[in-house]
Amino acid sequence: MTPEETVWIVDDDRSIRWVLEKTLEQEGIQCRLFDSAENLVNLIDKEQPSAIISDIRMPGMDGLALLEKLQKDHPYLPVIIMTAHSDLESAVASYQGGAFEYLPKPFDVEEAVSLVKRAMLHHRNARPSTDDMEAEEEPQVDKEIIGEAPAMQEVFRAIGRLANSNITVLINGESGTGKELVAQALHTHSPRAANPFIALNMAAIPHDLIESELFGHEKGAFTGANTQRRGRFEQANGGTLFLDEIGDMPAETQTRLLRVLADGEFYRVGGHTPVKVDVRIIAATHQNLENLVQKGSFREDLFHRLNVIRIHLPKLAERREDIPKLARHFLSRAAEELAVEPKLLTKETENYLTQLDWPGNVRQLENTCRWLIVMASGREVLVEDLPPELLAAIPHEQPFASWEEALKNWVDSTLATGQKGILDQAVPKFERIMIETALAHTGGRRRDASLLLGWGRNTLTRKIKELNIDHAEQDED
Ligand SMILES: Nc1ncnc2c1ncn2[C@@H]1O[C@H](COP(=O)(O)OP(=O)(O)OP(=O)(O)O)[C@@H](O)[C@H]1O
Repeated sequence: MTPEETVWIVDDDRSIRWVLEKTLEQEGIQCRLFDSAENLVNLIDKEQPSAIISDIRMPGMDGLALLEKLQKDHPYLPVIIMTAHSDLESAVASYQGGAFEYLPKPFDVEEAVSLVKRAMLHHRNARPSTDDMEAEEEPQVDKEIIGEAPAMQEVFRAIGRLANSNITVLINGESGTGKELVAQALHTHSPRAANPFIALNMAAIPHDLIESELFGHEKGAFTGANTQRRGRFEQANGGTLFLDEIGDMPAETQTRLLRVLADGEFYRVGGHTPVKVDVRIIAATHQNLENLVQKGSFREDLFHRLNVIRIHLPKLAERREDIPKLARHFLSRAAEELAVEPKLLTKETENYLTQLDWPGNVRQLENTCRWLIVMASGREVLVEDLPPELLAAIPHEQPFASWEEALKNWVDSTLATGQKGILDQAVPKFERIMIETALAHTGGRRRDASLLLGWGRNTLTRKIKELNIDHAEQDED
């Protein structure tokens, strides 16, 4: 727990406040007590706790009304609602209102502590945002990274080597390859693990809001800034700030970021007092930052500051051998989340999935598995059960793919199945296609076909025999 992390407790019953406070403080969790929801609301725009425990029935504003307000203004703040044991209706209402959990009274103190810890962890891993702009995903909590392909083993080695370090890291990789997951793993294995991991995606925020999002703002700094707000840098103090799609950061923000990295302090938008922070930066991009530097859209000095250690995440199509394991993992997780029967892929389906191109990388595979859990009817998933867009994307038949690309795909997927000596398979196939097509062009005349191919007539005859090509000699006079 970090010193800044506090849990707020609101209950009109003094003894409940007291018992919760004592129990949580024994666990090193700081508490702040409120005897009414109104008092809590008065403070929440100025300061933020890591979690709130609120009684449901209180004079004045009750727990559900408080929950509704918090859901609107601070959607990432976990709220635990205390209800009377027998009151199923209010338990349901609190879930429907977006409560993180509900705690039936009288409660077991151990249960209360474990709930609060879970809520705090959730809050730390969530992507807090007042305006909910990039809230498209569930927060990630200690997710396993799957990867047996050599390129992923390299990534794991890098995470291992960097454990216990605070060094800046730049992660490169296409969208959906797991950049955020790796950033999180770097954080979890760093000395900062107990402090916040805060993620911010530059591409998801309108440019004119990026500065206040990063650095916070003072009350009245601009229209709509009704209260002072801490930015992501402050939220990440002591921990890690993950800046996704850093290539999309506007020029003036790049300049400010560079200054923070150099000085360790910054000003809130509209502020005059410097704020000191200790934040580790992990940046990520799908773009080639060197190119952006050359084009002049990314500052070279910032690039060098970020590019201390670089980790490259391969596209899913470059590590096809991981596809079956990833698919099994996502299928079982989706089934668990939805509390339904798990599903299995047939060997044929697994092979089919392994051959696809996956332009959306691991995220696309994950979404496909969720879709299958909901939509596929049997316990076994057949090729025909796959979503129509995947069935349409039959590998190697993309109209615009060159044959070299198609060949590359074939090499990739054949190697992924562990085969060796693959030239022995490929060369005869190649020669067969050349010969059959040339013969088709010459109406079957071998002499002309040998000219088209650039072989002597005898060589062509020998090859036709060797390759067992079904071709009768034509009368060539
Ligand atoms: N190797 C992996 N093992 C298990 N899950 C993975 C792996 N890689 C990615 N995922 C999952 O795929 C999804 C996308 O990953 P993530 O958000 O980390 O990608 P990203 O590269 O940061 O994408 P973007 O650049 O679009 O934000 C997440 O749900 C993540 O948990």
